[in-house]
Amino acid sequence: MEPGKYLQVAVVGVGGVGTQVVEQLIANPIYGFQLVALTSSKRMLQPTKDLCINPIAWKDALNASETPVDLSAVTSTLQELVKQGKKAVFIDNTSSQDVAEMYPALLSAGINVITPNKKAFSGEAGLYQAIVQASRSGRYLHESTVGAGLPIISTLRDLVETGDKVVKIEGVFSGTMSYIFNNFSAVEGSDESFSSIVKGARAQGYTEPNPADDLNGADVARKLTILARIIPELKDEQGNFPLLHGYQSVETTSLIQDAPASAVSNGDEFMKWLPEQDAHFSQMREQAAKEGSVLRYVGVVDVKNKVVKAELAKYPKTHPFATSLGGSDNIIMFHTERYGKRPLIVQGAGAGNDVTAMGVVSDILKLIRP
Ligand SMILES: NC(=O)C1=CN([C@@H]2O[C@H](COP(=O)(O)OP(=O)(O)OC[C@H]3O[C@@H](n4cnc5c(N)ncnc54)[C@H](OP(=O)(O)O)[C@@H]3O)[C@@H](O)[C@H]2O)C=CC1
Ligand SMILES: N[C@@H](CC=O)C(=O)O
Ligand code: NA
Repeated sequence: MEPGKYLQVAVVGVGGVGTQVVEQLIANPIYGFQLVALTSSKRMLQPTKDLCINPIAWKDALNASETPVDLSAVTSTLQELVKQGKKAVFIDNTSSQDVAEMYPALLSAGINVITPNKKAFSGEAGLYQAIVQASRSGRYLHESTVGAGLPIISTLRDLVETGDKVVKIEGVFSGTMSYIFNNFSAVEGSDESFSSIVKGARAQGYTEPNPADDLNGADVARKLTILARIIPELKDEQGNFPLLHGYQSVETTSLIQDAPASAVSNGDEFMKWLPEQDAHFSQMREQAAKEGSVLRYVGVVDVKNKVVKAELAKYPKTHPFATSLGGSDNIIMFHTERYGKRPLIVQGAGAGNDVTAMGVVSDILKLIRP
């Protein structure tokens, strides 16, 4: 029997990343799978009627579907398949908190969960602890929540689970912030406006659905929380996780403190408001250039000093964060006992639909490889 021949896949959310996930599965059917549910936020292909969806025409079929989305029906279908002895996976490609809150029940029912959605792993500790507890029955894999397809979570787990001790993790964790500052505060100079570069990041699929969630630092704070929770030395004496209130406990510099509520809650409104900030950002760029520096948005999990923070900092034009990054690159440096003087470094595109989907699909392969 081919491994994974009976992997039953439900895909929830087929926006930028989700569409690529489905396309990559279809294009590379090496292990075999069956699509048993596909949903947007409004409609779905009904699992009972369309069990084993035709992969070729899935988008047209979903757009034409008159079945309103019903995630409890999706769960029941997967649960039934698990009872029949099949392996099932719920892939959450949304950024929804409500969907994230379904994970403990899904895992307890023996359904595996794979997702690039950071909400469940970076919010209040209660949900995260419930997920860890429930993972005795089903597995959860979330490689794309940090560094998109780059092997960040798997690398950290490998370090920790082979007994290495993490001293500090630092780097550029946001594809959007990287793209923005690589272009806005380039070593060779730039005069493009801040808002026009943010528009470019959004058009290329790097930003969160609302770019405000990138520019307020929350996306980086979420990623730092996700990593911090994997490091045993950051647990307290009772074995509890630090950052009880998740990303909101992280010391974070927001770049948009003055944004009106309408812009914070709506991506299009945010983009309309942003040009008002161009002069302020240009001033910061000029000041950094006068000092022979560039601006970069960085994150640190300092295990030794128990500090987790996300901030905008100035770096000399010769620093690797200034010279070696391009596009939406992330660079993540693991300083550990074993990798003492020379850190283990992972670098590459840290945002984009295709690379994020690759992280999701590689998690699926981890589930089904022999
Ligand atoms: N883009 C990137 O580079 C990266 C993204 N991620 C994460 O990947 C996830 C997806 O991002 P992206 O594809 O860019 O986002 P999009 O906004 O393009 O897509 C989100 C999808 O989720 C659907 N959806 C939203 N809420 C629900 C719900 N309650 N139930 C069912 N479906 C729902 C939307 O439906 P509808 O189309 O009807 O609105 C849409 O299909 C996010 O969590 C993001 O943080 C992680 C790493 C990198
Ligand atoms: N908006 C995020 C997407 C990946 O997590 C980013 O820019 O890094
Ligand atoms: Na990753």
